Amino acid sequence: MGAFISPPAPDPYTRGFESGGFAEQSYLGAKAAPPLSWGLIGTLLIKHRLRIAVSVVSLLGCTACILSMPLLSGKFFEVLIGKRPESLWDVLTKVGVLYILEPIFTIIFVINMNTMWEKVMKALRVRIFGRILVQKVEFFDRYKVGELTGLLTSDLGSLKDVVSENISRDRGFRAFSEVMGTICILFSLSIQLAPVLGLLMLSVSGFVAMYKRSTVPLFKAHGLAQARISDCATETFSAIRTVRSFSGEKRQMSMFINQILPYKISGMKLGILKSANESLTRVMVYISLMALYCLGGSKVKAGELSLGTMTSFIGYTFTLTFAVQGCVNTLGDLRGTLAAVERINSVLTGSEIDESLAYGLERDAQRGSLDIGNLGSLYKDGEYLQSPITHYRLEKTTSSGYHLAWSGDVCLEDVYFSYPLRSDVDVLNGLNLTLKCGTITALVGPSGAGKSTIVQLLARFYEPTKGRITVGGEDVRAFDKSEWARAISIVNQDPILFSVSVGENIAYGLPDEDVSKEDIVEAAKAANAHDFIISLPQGYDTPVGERGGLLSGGQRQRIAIARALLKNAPILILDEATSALDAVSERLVQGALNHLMKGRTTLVIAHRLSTVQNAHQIALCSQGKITELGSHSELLALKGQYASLVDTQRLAFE
Ligand SMILES: Nc1ncnc2c1ncn2[C@@H]1O[C@H](COP(=O)(O)OP(=O)(O)OP(=O)(O)O)[C@@H](O)[C@H]1O
Repeated sequence: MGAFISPPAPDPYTRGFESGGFAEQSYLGAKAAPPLSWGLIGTLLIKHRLRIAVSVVSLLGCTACILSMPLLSGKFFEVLIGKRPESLWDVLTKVGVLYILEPIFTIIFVINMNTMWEKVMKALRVRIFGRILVQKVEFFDRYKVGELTGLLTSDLGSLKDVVSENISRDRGFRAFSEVMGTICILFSLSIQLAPVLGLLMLSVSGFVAMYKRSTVPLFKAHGLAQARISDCATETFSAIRTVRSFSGEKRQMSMFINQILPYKISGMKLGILKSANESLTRVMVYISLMALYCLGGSKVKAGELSLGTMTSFIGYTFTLTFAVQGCVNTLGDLRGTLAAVERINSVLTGSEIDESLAYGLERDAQRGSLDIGNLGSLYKDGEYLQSPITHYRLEKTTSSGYHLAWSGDVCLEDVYFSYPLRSDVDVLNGLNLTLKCGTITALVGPSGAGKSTIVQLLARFYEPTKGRITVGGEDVRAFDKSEWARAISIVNQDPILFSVSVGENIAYGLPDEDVSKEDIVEAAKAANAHDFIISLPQGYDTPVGERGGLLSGGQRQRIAIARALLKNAPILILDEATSALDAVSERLVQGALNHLMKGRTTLVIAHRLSTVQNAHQIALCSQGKITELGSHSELLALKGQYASLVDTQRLAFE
């Protein structure tokens, strides 16, 4: 055929092709490495060296200020009672300077840490979203949408919070540095009194740790109840029309109440445990203070300890209590974060990424046409994804950018297929079918015969278990998926629109290009959509609502056709494209479709056989095979399954 030329050597994304090499290559999916690793987080953090240095200095600054305060309070009292020769104003000036410096250091620390972590989190979010986006389609069969969005929102949220919620006073690094600093100061001030506060520190940390441990199952139950409430609300609101039509409000209400009951109970139990923890901590603080008053007081009286030191100790009691509580709380947060990271990794590690698709995205990111920030690689730590398969350079032959091969016949050659989640059920069993270039092939057959499955294979949502699909004599796997997506347009019964404007939905036909308003209008006119679009309140700028819900079925369909016209792909698949429409809409849509089909290799799936009689060839699919093939009159003459289907429909009509 001569459509392909050899790749030039310098392109790192292009490798030589060895004929027939598909079976041996890792193309069908490599087990993906964990998307989140401490190595990756470290690499992202290192990029902010200056911020880290500034954060460390400001952390030391604010800790020094905090720890100096009780010392100065002690001095202040000694000056007051005349035990120190220093002037009162000198001490007050020092206190004032600390009061000014501490908030300044705090602002610098919090802003730096927060900015740095938000940047790291942005990169991680892009990576996780990118990783989900390139999963094989069966991954989306396996997981619910809510579970996947949960990875990006609550699980990554937990990773974000472990820093952003722990940079305040009494948490995280600050709490840890305050604990360490306080211990050093206490032992240098009084070897006898320090153990009293040491004991306080141990008991407070013990109580908080016990509280954290005992509340783990309760927190889990609370989280689960919250997820159920959210599921119940989402399901109710997204199916609100069905709820209304069955007068199901009472049932949904009682379902919701049933879900919030466990949430309320676990919330109340958590409240009781929290108050017990707070009270016990207070009791420990009071016991320590009493011990300090008794022991320290007697030492002050005996002249063994200065009043200032005693006052400082009392101040450190509170500093230490809050800081220890903060440290243990941070450790608890860290445990929750580790669980969230593990959850993300467990969902995305065992799964198979669609390497052909991932490779295309990675290539665009490296070439700068996809902005992924400073992430380096979307999919691997430290190295770039290599092309999983031989990648062709294709000679373009038309001004519209078609590859020569795309203007050849499309053949399904001895195709076998089972869905990955039901691998024991053979859906296609050695199916052979040729879609002749530039002609219309209709695919008919009983429900469940495998017609939509053929569409999914042609779209390369799944790969055949055995056999191959070729275009112009070349295996479709020669094209990476984003390249193949340009070759094929699918219009189905219920096209999905995005919740943007009508114009933007049409422009989605060419998502990587700046589409002019004229091109959008031209496509809309050809799709019989222009007239209704300009009668909308904001014309082409009218929002279509969630999934296009603000438009009628026929209007959605014509926008989808305009989108496909703009895309101008050489291969077209119409999967029951007009079956949900009334007679008037169907006529409008059919007119648009006739325009769309002109000159393209088209596969039409239809249950209503009257709509496919004029196809160049009709293929009857039964039990995963093509059992009859020919024109309408040829198949009628055959008096086989097609003829009896036609009879059945005619009888039903009469
Ligand atoms: N994602 C999936 N996972 C597992 N099995 C599936 C999946 N989609 C379809 N199937 C099964 O594959 C078989 C063929 O389904 P397919 O949708 O291709 O039939 P069809 O001929 O298009 O039917 P209809 O005319 O009713 O749309 C059916 O038994 C169906 O249950």
